[in-house]
Amino acid sequence: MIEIEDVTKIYEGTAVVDRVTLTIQPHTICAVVGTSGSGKTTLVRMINKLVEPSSGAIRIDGVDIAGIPAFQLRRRIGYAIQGLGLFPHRTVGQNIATVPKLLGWNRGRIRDRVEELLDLFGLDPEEFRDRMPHELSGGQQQRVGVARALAAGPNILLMDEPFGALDPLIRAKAQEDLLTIQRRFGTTIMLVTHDMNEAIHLGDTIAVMDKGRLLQAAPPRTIIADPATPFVAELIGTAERPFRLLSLARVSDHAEPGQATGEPIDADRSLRDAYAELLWSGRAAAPVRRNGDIVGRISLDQLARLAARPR
Ligand SMILES: Nc1ncnc2c1ncn2[C@@H]1O[C@H](COP(=O)(O)OP(=O)(O)OP(=O)(O)O)[C@@H](O)[C@H]1O
Repeated sequence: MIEIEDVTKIYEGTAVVDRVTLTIQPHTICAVVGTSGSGKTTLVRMINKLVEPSSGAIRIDGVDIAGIPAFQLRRRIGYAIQGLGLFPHRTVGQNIATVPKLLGWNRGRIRDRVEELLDLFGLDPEEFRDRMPHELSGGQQQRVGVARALAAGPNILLMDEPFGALDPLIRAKAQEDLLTIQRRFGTTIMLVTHDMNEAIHLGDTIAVMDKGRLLQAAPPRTIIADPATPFVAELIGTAERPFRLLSLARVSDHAEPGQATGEPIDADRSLRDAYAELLWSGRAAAPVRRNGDIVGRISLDQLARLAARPR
C-alpha cells in the first residue's frame, strides 16, 4: 500500500504539488491524470525519492520512506518512463538483469527471470536476449524498459507515460501485457497518463490533478458518473461519458438470453466495441460467442440502457 499524506512540493515559492492525500491499495492500478504541469510527475517521483517532498509524509506498507535510503527504495520500486534510455552498450538481457544483479541474484536465477519476462512481453528470448537496444524497434525498446522495471519483482511499479510514444496498436498490446503482468504478480502500480481511455481501461482508481491539487480519486465509474468538479467532468469529456461507461464492461457481463443473426461478437469484447459493431453492421442485436459457442445476444436497446447516467 502507498499512503501519501498531506504532501506538498514547493519550487521557487510555488506549490507544484499542494497538500495531496491519496492512498493506493495493494495490487491495484492508480492512473494519475491532469493537465500538463499539474504536478503528476512530481507526485510520482516523490514515491521513489527522485524528488524530496517539502512537507508531508509518504508511507509504503506502513513505513515512512523518509527513513529509507533512496538507493534501497529504488531497488524495491520499479520505474518506467517514456523513452527511458536502455543502457545502449548492454544487451537486452543485461539491461533487464540490472536490478537483480545489484541485488546479488545468482546467474541461473537471473537467466530464468530474463527469459520469463521476455516471454511475457512477446519477445522470443532466443532472438532478443543478446541484441543491443539499437537493434530493436521503439515499441520493443519500450517493452524491454518495462520488463527491466519489473525484473526484480517489485511490489510497486511507477510508470510515467510509459506508452506515450507507441502507435495505437502496439499501445493496446502493451496495455494488455501490463494488465496480465499486474494480475500475475499482484503489483501495485501508479501510472501517469495523458490518455483518458488508457486511464479508464487500466485504472482501478483514477486520480485527477489540477494545479498541484488532487481534485478527485475514485474508481472510473464514479469519476465518469459523478465528477467532483466541472474541471473533472471536462477532462473526462462530457460528450464521451456514455461511451466511456460502455468501455468499462464486457459483453459477457451483460449478454441476455435469445437469438440474433449475423456475425457473432466475442464475449470478452467491451460493450463499446459491441455498440460500434452493431451500428456499423446496421443490426439491432448480435449473437454473443464464448469459446466458439453462442451463449446469448447483445442488443442496442440493452446497450442504450447501460450507457445511460447511473442513478
Ligand atoms: N526541478 C524543478 N524546478 C522547478 N520547477 C519544476 C521542477 N520540476 C517541475 N517543476 C514545475 O512543477 C510543475 C509540475 O511539473 P510536473 O512535471 O510534475 O507536471 P506534470 O503534471 O507531470 O506535467 P506534464 O503532464 O506536462 O508532464 C510545472 O510547472 C513544472 O514547471
